[in-house]
Amino acid sequence: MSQSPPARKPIIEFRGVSKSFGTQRILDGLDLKVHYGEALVIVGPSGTGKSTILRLMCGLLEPDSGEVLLGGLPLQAEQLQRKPIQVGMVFQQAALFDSLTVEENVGFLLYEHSKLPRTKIGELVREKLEMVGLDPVLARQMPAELSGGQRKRVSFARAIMEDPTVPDDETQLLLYDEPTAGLDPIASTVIENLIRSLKQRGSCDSYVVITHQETTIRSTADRILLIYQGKVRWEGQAPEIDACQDPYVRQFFDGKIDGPIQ
Ligand SMILES: Nc1ncnc2c1ncn2[C@@H]1O[C@H](COP(=O)(O)OP(=O)(O)OP(=O)(O)O)[C@@H](O)[C@H]1O
Repeated sequence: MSQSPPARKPIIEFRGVSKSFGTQRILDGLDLKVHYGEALVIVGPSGTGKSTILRLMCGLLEPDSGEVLLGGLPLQAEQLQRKPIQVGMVFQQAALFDSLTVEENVGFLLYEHSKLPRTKIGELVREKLEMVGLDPVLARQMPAELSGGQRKRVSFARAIMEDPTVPDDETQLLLYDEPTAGLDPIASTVIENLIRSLKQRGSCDSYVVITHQETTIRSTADRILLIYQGKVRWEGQAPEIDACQDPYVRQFFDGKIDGPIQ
């Protein structure tokens, strides 16, 4: 009898992760998994530690206790091995360098760290700009000349830049911190579609989104985690939200003041 193949490790996993800032415990023994191919959306009230989770996922922060595993290996060991799983981050504010052109921003890491000729980097930048729906002529512009939505897309292009001369330098996990915050409903829909399409077209295997916007939650999530006071309080899928009687879900999605979230 043939055996089924071993289950693939999650692309990223938190095991009992705790994180405090000063005396404030933000994450309290948090367990979570993101599977290959999965789109996870993390929601929860302001200040509950969602951005902290993303910063732990990309190695910008280290847990006080517990483990962050990338592809089954501790994040630190992964980094030592040149991080076979590439993690791209799209920050809440597009976080572009104002004094650099769009091209220099998108190609920043390749200009700094690769031996690729500038013309080749320019070509790659234009390719990525097209992938995020921007006209490649914008490459020569400065960030200040772009709209908020365009700047956001430039930051997407930067997150999916890869060095074709480095084996396995492919972004596998994309992290989005409030990608539609401050955008009008139409611009939000464009960004939500882009998040989905980048995954469908193979620019990442999996992604994690943090958002407060209900349209973004409903349109980008395969699975949703509701976090409060450092722990997962509910886990489910978007079609379950409306009929769900979980008190955290009802309070959060109905915007009620009374309930377990204080
Ligand atoms: N580097 C830091 N130093 C001190 N406190 C911090 C730091 N980073 C985050 N905090 C605190 O940790 C808590 C959680 O912050 P975090 O940004 O992760 O929350 P969030 O859920 O993403 O909030 P929001 O939805 O408002 O963006 C907040 O009280 C914040 O002030």
